[in-house]
Amino acid sequence: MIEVKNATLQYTTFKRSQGLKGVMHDFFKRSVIQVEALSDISLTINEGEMIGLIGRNGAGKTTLIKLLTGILPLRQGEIKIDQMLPYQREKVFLKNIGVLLGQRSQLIWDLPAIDTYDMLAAIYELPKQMYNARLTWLSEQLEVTELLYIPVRKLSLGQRVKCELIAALLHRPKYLFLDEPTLGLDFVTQKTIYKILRLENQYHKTTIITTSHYIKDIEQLADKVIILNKGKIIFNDKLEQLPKELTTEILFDIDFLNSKSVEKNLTCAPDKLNEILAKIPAERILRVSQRGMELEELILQFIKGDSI
Ligand SMILES: Nc1ncnc2c1ncn2[C@@H]1O[C@H](COP(=O)(O)OP(=O)(O)OP(=O)(O)O)[C@@H](O)[C@H]1O
Repeated sequence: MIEVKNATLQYTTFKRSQGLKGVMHDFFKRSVIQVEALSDISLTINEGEMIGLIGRNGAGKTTLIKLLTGILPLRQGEIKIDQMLPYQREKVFLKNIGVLLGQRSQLIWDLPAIDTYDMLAAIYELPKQMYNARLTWLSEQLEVTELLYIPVRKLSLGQRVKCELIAALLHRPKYLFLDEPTLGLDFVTQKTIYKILRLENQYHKTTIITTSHYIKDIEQLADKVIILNKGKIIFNDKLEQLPKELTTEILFDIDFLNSKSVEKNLTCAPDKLNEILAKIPAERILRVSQRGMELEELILQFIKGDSI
């Protein structure tokens, strides 16, 4: 179980002054500023849950993942995973977690992925038979069996991410942390990744925590969602539970021609429809259609509602 109680994290950084004079000033006397990336976060994640961690740029998602995986130390509050403190990075803790961070690579760049896997199998003390069976299964599911013997630097982005995922899953971690796992990947590769993660969760009860800006990732990989806004949790539940009063579920799409006869479209809530239609000459309106709000719009509306 993951338990976070009143976690606050501030980064200490320096204010940069502009111009040559500013650079000289900073050289002798730098002004320290504190950036509060997370403030008073509390949450519980049970074993086997699939959690989507979402929020705008700078909301604190990566910081939370770094704290949960022990990459960053926590000075205020408490984080425990199965009663262990992540930053102590005990051997049992490390065996229990798998991490895939979009911008960081676990694989050794100049060597084939198989060499990294052999090394990881030794570090995690995987019995040979289990290692072989697991590697065969994962590489077949992710369709990379042939690629394991090619130096990582020669792989495409999608091929590399799939190999990274094997590195994160090889030791069958209880907790898997994924930061932007499908960034820049094509549709087919995304679907393959969704499939394997769902299988891991289904068969091994793996707890999976995913941060993503792609709503498709959240739909596919999350049963529950945590929305962060400016370092605070503003929602932590199943998506169906988003408060209805903050969201408009019906939207109208208006397709029209502008003065240069270029096709444009606008989207609005029911209460704004008449006002908008009154501003567009009737002959320029091509069509008005009604639809339900997409998940992405719903979340955006929710975040906006909170920040007012
Ligand atoms: N090493 C650092 N030093 C100083 N400030 C930092 C550092 N890392 C992050 N921050 C700041 O902390 C806040 C939260 O950053 P974080 O990377 O956790 O956000 P995020 O939700 O993951 O954003 P994104 O979606 O853009 O990846 C931001 O204001 C960011 O500028």
